[in-house]
Amino acid sequence: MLNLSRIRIIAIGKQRPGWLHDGAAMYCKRLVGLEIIELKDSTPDKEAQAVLASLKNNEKLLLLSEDGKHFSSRQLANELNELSSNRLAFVIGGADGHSPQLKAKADQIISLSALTFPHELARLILLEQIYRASTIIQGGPYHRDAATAAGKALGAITSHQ
Ligand SMILES: C[S@@+](CC[C@H](N)C(=O)[O-])C[C@H]1O[C@@H](n2cnc3c(N)ncnc32)[C@H](O)[C@@H]1O
Repeated sequence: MLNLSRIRIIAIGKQRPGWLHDGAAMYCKRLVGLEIIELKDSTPDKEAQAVLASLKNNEKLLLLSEDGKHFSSRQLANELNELSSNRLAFVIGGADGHSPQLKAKADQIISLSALTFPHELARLILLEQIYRASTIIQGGPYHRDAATAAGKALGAITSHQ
């Protein structure tokens, strides 16, 4: 079980009003206890200092970066479940990404895709994936594996033959 009150998102830059903000707010309502803090955008080195200064004791540093490790949603749920005895801080970078020094200090670098997203979209996708992970860990019906959906579609086709 994910303890959401031990999970934070540290975001460089603000989320402006608009549909990304509304989408993020919807997932935040489902993720009661999860905290988001926003740090001022500047240079990657200064942003790194601000991130490190805002980390709590024994908080795992999970950086979001397109060049990080790729996970399926189930793999990410397993990873978060394994880390769930720790405090977790997901960090979303600014326009120029994370400094190499911050990357060297990370406990994990997580890629949401090889594509580059604006930071506000990365935040929304991350929130959705944390929500998805929490439902996978709880065994809820929200997540459906591609193989399961394909199997159902195949079953529907073969039952009509
Ligand atoms: C506009 S992107 C920065 C792109 C920049 N080229 C870089 O070196 O990271 C802003 C932030 O959004 C997040 N982000 C964007 N695309 C991502 C992806 N595919 N996977 C994980 N995080 C992503 C990262 O935290 C990134 O630092």
